[in-house]
Amino acid sequence: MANQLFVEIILPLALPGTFTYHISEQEKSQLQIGQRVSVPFGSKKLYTGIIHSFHQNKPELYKTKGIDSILDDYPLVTKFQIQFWEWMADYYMCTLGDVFRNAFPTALKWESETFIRLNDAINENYDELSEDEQILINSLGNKGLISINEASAIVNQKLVIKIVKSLWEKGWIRLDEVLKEKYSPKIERFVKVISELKSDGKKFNEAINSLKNAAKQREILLQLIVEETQSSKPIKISKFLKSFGGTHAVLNSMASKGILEIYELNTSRIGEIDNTQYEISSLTLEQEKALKIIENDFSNNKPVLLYGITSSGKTEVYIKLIEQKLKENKTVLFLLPEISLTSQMVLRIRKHFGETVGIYHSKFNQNERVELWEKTLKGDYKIIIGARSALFLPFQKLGLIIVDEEHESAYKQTDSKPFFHARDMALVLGNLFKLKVLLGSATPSLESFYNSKENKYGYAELLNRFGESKLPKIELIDLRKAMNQKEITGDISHKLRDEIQDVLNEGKQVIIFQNRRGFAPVVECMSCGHSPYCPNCDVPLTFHKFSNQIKCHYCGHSQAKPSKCSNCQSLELTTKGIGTEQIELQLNTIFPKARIARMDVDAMRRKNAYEKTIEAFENQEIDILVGTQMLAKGLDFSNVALVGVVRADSLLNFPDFRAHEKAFQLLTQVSGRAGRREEQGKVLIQTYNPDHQVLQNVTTYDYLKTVNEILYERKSFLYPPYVRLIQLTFKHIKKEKVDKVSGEFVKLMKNFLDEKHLLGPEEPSIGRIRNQFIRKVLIKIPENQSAKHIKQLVQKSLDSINTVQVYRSVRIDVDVDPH
Ligand SMILES: Nc1ncnc2c1ncn2[C@@H]1O[C@H](COP(=O)(O)OP(=O)(O)OP(=O)(O)O)[C@@H](O)[C@H]1O
Ligand SMILES: [Zn+2]
Repeated sequence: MANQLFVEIILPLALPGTFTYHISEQEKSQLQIGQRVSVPFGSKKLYTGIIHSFHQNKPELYKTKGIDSILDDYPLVTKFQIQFWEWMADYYMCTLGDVFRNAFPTALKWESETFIRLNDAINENYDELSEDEQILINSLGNKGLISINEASAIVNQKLVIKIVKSLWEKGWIRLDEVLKEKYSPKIERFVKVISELKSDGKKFNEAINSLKNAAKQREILLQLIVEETQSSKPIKISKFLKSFGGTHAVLNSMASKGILEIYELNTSRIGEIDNTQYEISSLTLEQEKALKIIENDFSNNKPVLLYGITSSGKTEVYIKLIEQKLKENKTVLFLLPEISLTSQMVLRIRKHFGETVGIYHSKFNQNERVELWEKTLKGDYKIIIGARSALFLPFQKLGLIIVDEEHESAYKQTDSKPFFHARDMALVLGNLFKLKVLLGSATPSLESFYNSKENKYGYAELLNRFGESKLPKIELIDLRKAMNQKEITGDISHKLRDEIQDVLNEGKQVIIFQNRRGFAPVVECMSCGHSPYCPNCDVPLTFHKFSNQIKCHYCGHSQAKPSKCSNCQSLELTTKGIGTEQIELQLNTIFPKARIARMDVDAMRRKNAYEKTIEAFENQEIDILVGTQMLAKGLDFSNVALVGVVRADSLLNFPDFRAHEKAFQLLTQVSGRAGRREEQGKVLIQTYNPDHQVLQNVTTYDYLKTVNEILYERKSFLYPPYVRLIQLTFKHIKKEKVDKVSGEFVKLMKNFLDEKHLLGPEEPSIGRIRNQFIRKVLIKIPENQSAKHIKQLVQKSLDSINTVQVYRSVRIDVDVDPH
């Protein structure tokens, strides 16, 4: 008898390793590594898996099953990807299945628990369906929603995933996904002259005559005709009115007379309409020098950190590098923090590279994800711009990864496994597959700075802003002094108030930053000091004045604001602390005529609220924008003369070893929103600690001093980049249980680590969230030991805990390199 053939298959399970199935000679001839198959698992479950490898070693301990069906003729996953997934699972201490589940689009990995429903637009072509497909469609018509598991009782179980896949590809069914708000690129309003007027002289004369008594309208018409002749680019209304004068009302009136047409356009499509591919700028001397350094380090196979202050032209350097890679017939991955994807960056890249640019956004639905996956696999895109998940696409001929704003904590995945950091994984990809990796930031993370100092990465810098633009002037306002001298109203010092007034008088705009949302973080009884707490979490409830509710920011619990203290029945309740709502109200009182808007998650819940607010602010329909760090990132407004920070102190006092680093980055980034054009902007930071070293360094833009000071602290107290961390989080609804299990774990680890390297179990500052008690253990990997070894010890201890039945219900998350 010939040797039996086996395959190892990757399944989306939280179990270690791959799974063995037998295959026939004939199946073998149809299969390649990376191909999709559907397989049975356990007694009832069905999964889509990926072929990992082939062999002839019959497992000794159990009887293998065969595969149900082969889903495609070709691999959907490259060998490189499998290698990368394995690396990740190993490094982040999770299973290969955890990585697969996260990396692969849901609509390509049907399994028992997947729910499907009929597509809204019913396809007429019923006859194109096979008999099995028709049966499934009919029962979906009756039941509305079924799981693959239920479907497998209706049609041939072995074929069910294949049938579902085929129906999905033909557009008959869809995944029952929580409908995501669709990614909607910025919509702008444009104007053009009705084309008949331009081609038909008679009509034109009529129009001009009809405007005899409207000189301004006539001027506008003529000006528009001039602009349209000069360029084929669509004319943006906001821009036109600003440079030429006139109002929206005038344009609307001309449109209603049939002279003009006002239309909306998705600005990301402008590249298509106006077919010019813009020239790539020639670099300044400083930029040229940075480029040379980068190229040189690349040729020595080093990743490079590009430190460039805001507006120094990092993006121009990226664009040059992209151009070069494309010439070498390589593709490029450009990573951005999620929120910047709605910004000008995408447009800027498209302007130069047009249709060869693919975009990957987490708001994409499953259809869009699958399309992007397949197009990337086929090599249809030369450049992919995306958030952290874009790392998982099946790239062809990838040559360069750019990680913009590399310091952003949004690159770390924290909501589901694997808890990976996209910047670090870009570096790993670079290492595994010999790619070039460029990290860029105006405030690089300490890790990257340190690595470049240690010569692990190359280092290039841009220390001057492009052109005439100057960095804004930053001043600190001493809140204690303002209080003592009664130079403050509410939380706005008179200095800040007066500067805002001056800026408003000049017709310029203001951004006010406050890190907490809501009205006040705490409601307190004035007689007994009691504060209402969340019933599910150990945090006081935040007061939201507009909805008159108190809410938990951790679990979403909300209730009406009580009128009396639940402890002593006193009617005298006060609030402590300040949130964005309160600042907005205070500003409304001080500047009753100003148009004030708020940007925080509460205000941005409505569909497209974020895009709309940004657009309104850009069009100067808002004078003062109040918000949380949402408004600190990646935004480029031309008319902002002043940025105010209400209270910098909460940023500095955060219980996190990265607090100072993050405070510096955030304040520098917020400041960077001011004065981004010719005129120098101003930044006023209110604080109770004007002598704080970090704040002092912010005012002088002293990045190097800041990192050196923080690095010194990190070294003394054993934190990254000097040691690597592993954090374990234990969660359970019973307090005794988390205490017990986390205690046991620490006891086991004490055999290997001293108390300097093993911290906890500790109750975090919020000890209970969603009714789950939380304990944390922090492991600092000693410098003289390998991370791999420590991870093995951690795994061994976890395995040993897992052997105790009653401990198993405690959820334990392992986070390698926590943030
Ligand atoms: N060599 C150049 N030629 C023409 N324009 C340039 C050049 N370098 C920079 N600029 C312009 O200067 C402005 C700032 O440059 P850019 O946005 O690339 O800076 P950045 O370092 O990426 O800034 P940030 O960190 O704030 O995003 C842009 O409008 C850009 O087009
Ligand atoms: Zn809560």
